[in-house]
Amino acid sequence: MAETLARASGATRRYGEVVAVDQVSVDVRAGELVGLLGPNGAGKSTLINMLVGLRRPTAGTVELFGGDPRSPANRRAIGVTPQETSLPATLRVAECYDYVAAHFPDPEDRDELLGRLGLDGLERRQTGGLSGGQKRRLAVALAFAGRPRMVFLDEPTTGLDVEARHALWQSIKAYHAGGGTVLLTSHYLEEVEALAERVIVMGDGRILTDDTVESVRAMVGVRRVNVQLDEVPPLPGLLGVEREGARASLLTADADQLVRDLVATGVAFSDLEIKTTSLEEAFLSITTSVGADSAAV
Ligand SMILES: Nc1ncnc2c1ncn2[C@@H]1O[C@H](COP(=O)(O)OP(=O)(O)OP(=O)(O)O)[C@@H](O)[C@H]1O
Repeated sequence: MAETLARASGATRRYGEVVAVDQVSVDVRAGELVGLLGPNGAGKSTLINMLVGLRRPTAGTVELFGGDPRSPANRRAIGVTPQETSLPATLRVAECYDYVAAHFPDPEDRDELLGRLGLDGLERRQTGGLSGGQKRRLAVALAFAGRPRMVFLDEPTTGLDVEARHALWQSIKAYHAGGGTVLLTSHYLEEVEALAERVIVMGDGRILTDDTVESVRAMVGVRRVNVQLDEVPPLPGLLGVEREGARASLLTADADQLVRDLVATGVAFSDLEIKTTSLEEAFLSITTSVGADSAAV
């Protein structure tokens, strides 16, 4: 089995009363491309910050390449794009890149990397004069500058338009195809689907699920079947019901089957409408179904 590059074992991180990460255990192995998905405040950034040595766990342990994430030798072999970066506004793009690259023994070719991220032609531009999306792409380029064994990308595509987002996906894929290991966070299932093989879903500081993209898609692909009816009959695929006056919102992973089952019960209904749910709603249903499963045992 491939070597474990990053590991959290029962890692907990508290900020005062807030438990940002709650006893999380996870391994990322060499060559994996892992998506870390979860709503705001789930603990994704805190987990990454512990794995890259920026924060210490309050309890439990974290390891990078089998050692301390804070050791310079280990940190030199990773690349990180934090959620928020501030680039020195008066440095030019090329200077900024060279400054970072100078810290590594065998940096990537500047023109090649900037070109891959669509930043060619901007080498002489001061970073303060870049657009938000260009700054974000430069921040990602800097993570790759030292030819890292592993990169940690915290919401790398925030603020990018569709074209820039796809270009960035391509460069992440190319890095992975060349043997690189990636842990990236996102709010978008679509993004994780486009890139990752394995998805870790976090909620409330815990890992809700750690599985293949297909299984997570099936789990969070929750639909909302809105319908007007008096009483909701028992239906096999029903994950939850929300009522607003005469209208009911039925949550399910298989809307087609739910509608067939609803018709089969003979219950009178009207105004049928099927909607996709937001990731937040889908997470809620995972959390509730996880809770319900354990309650049933
Ligand atoms: N430095 C800090 N001081 C106090 N609380 C913090 C700090 N950093 C994070 N938290 C809290 O810890 C929890 C987890 O935050 P974290 O940023 O890790 O979540 P996240 O999943 O990355 O969220 P987002 O998707 O919004 O970036 C939140 O409740 C947040 O308010």
